[in-house]
Amino acid sequence: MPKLATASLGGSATHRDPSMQRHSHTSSDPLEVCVTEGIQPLSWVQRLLTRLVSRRHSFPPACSKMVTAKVWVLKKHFEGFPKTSDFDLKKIELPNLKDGELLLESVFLSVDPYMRPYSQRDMKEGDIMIGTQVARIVESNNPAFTVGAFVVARSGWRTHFISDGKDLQLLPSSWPESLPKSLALGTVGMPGLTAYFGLLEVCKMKLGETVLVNAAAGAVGSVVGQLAKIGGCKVVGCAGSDYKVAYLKKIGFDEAFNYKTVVSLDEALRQASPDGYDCFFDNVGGEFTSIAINHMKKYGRIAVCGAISQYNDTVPQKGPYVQVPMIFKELQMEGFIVTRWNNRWEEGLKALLKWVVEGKVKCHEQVTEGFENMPMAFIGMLKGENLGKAIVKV
Ligand SMILES: NC(=O)C1=CN([C@@H]2O[C@H](COP(=O)(O)OP(=O)(O)OC[C@H]3O[C@@H](n4cnc5c(N)ncnc54)[C@H](OP(=O)(O)O)[C@@H]3O)[C@@H](O)[C@H]2O)C=CC1
Ligand SMILES: CCCCCCC/C=C/C=O
Repeated sequence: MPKLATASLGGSATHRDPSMQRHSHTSSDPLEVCVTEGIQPLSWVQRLLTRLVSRRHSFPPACSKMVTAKVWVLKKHFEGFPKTSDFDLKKIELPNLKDGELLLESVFLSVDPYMRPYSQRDMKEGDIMIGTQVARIVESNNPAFTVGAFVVARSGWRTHFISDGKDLQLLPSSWPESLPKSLALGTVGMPGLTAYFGLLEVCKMKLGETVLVNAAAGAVGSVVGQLAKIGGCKVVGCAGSDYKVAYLKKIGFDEAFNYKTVVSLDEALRQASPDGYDCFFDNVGGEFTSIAINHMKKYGRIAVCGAISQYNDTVPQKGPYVQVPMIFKELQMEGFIVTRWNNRWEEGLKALLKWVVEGKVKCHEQVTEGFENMPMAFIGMLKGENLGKAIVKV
């Protein structure tokens, strides 16, 4: 049977970084063994058996019974940094299933930075918080979906929900049994795809180049660095604690530093790559970008992926004043949203899954236990308490 080299996700916490001990726990010490490596896919015989067994239990569907879902709503629009009092936990009674519908229960939910700016832009007070989850099908009146199967859904912060199946993505059939399904929200999900398309299509990274990435120990950044290494680049990353910096070195970054403790960011960037940077994958924006842009090489490319340093600002930051370096270094700077490549997600997920299975891309997750702790996990992630992908396990 395929076997994870690491303790399985969901074990007890063994953090060295005290700032991370408050609410989260992870599988094991990431500096020791928290990598996912050497996983072999199930054989076709095993897969066939699994499908036959689960089908036997799925039709006819079990009798419907009333299900009460817990949901988190945005009680009050965030002002500055989100607070737990901005959220409300509510209960909703779900109706019986109609023909073609499914009942799902969330198993893992994602907390992501985009929820902060998107809530401001797209939500009104009283709406259920936006977000994605890995969910298990518990009842099905839809022959295309088998009870027991796992899907990625975009149903917001809910424990249970009903779907007609149109908005659900089944996990790839080649997903190894031993691989945590939560990775479908991280390295083998939207954040991994952001790294993949941002590097390939926006940075247009080439063999031998030097790549800079900030928020490097997070969900997107940790994949950016590892993909750039696979692509034959030199990789420089920065993150907000020494613990995270040690992790970056562990997973193959050539240079890494703690942007919070360096005396001069300018000097740290120069030291890490005296010749400058061909590609800059920017997750942070603001002052960091203003400084980093001066370290770009001629014809460098900047992928503007995120601006987390600005999401909680009540007063807009000044700058960055990018025109002069952009002109004289003839830089390209391009913002992007990962959904631009919606029609290529299958390609990206296949590549990411393969690298994870082969052990070429290592994953770490910061797992918070309990649906009740969603707001805390979200706020913790914005504060930088996560190493790798921030996940909530229901
Ligand atoms: N364009 C797109 O399609 C997408 C964009 N994104 C963006 O990518 C970025 C990373 O997302 P994701 O990987 O999911 O999140 P992460 O897992 O990286 O978590 C967020 C991290 O941001 C860092 N951070 C928080 N505040 C600041 C700050 N003021 N200055 C510098 N760093 C800060 C913290 O790490 P540290 O300890 O290092 O400070 C924190 O851990 C975000 O900006 C997000 O909005 C994500 C997905 C899609
Ligand atoms: C699967 C949901 C797609 C969400 C797209 C998120 C884009 C992020 C932008 C900035 O963080």
